[in-house]
Amino acid sequence: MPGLEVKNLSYSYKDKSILEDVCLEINPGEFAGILGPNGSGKTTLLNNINRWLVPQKGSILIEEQKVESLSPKTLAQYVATVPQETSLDLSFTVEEIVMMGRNPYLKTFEREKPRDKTIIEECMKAVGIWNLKDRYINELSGGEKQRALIARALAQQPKVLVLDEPISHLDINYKWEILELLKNLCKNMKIIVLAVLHDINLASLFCDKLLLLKDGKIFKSGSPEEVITEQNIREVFDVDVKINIQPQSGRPMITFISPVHKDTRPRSCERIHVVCGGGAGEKILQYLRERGYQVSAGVLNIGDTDWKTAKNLGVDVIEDLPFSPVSEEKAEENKLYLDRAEAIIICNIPFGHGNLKNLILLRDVVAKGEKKIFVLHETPIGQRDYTGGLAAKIYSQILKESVVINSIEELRDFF
Ligand SMILES: Nc1ncnc2c1ncn2[C@@H]1O[C@H](COP(=O)(O)OP(=O)(O)OP(=O)(O)O)[C@@H](O)[C@H]1O
Repeated sequence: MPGLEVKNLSYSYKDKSILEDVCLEINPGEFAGILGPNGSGKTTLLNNINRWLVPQKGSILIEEQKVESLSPKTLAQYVATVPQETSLDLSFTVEEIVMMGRNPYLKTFEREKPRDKTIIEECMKAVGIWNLKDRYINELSGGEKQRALIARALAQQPKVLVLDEPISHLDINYKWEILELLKNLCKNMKIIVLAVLHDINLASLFCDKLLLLKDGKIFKSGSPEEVITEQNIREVFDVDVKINIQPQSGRPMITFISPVHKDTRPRSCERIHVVCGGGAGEKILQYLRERGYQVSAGVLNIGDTDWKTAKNLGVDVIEDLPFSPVSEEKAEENKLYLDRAEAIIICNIPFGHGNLKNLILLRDVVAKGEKKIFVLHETPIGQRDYTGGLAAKIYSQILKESVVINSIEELRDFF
């Protein structure tokens, strides 16, 4: 049973639709991060979950209780919020601020009981600010203040803790401390933490689950590995990034390359099949995907450099076992993609007995004379034929019926 469930949530400010059909599930003990560009609806989503906003459609359930059925006091025992901006009364001490978190448990004008004092002491100790209890809030550093606000939210003993950009104003050391703290709170107290984060790398390192929002819709949700891909980041943030895996954590880390320069020229067709391998197709696959073509590639061996690139880019890959020749079954599957494609690009790859079937399939396609075939011919075939001349013979037949291209740059004139 998920601790927090959002079902088909839609929200509009007056007639301006912001969130559309948002669904998500988070389990107790999970740390979930919400990522997305400015204005994509992250804060609006949090504010629907904590009921500061009321959705026009859909429902939010915490431990199977609909939040709209809860009284404000009970709701405050279910969800606690650390907002983006808070004006704190500077005349309060840290202990008094944290004690405010107990209000949902007190009757009007009721004084806090010893149990409330014990709880706030535990919460302040959990976030490491017990030693600051008598200090005034305006005497604290940014990181300490943030901890005090988290302690106040924890004092509500919520099942769900929502935080809107909790680390934005902190230096890297405090950012790390706060995220580590939140992760431990999830683990030790089995609460759900849902935080809007702008730092993709820190979100990747600390979160169990990520929700990537684009234009008010969930573009992708899942583990950091599933969500943080070059293609997803490009499509959502319009920036080119390179992803590397951080060895210590195994989590994906992004390196910024450049903003995406959108090529708005019309496309010459829709579906293209690429015959590649060993990294020779990397730039072509990237270019075609950037231009928005539907791309397939194959047959490729699992683990091949182009196989990895194609997978990352969301290209349809016809794949066979690592280091094994193309099987009959995979050749048949590849044929379907060749039939569907409007154009075929053959990269400047070596041919051996392992991938000879790819070439034989292409010869059959050429014989039909229905497809446009482009051959990127940079190195003479004699230098990349490892089949004793068989591949060169078939290749030369194909070449006669194809558009021959000498560089990737030339390809841009056609696609
Ligand atoms: N009170 C409001 N009335 C009308 N429109 C609003 C209101 N609050 C926010 N919006 C609009 O709703 C959209 C989503 O805003 P929201 O604050 O949820 O985005 P966000 O993803 O949290 O952005 P940021 O990363 O900049 O904080 C934006 O276009 C914003 O201008």
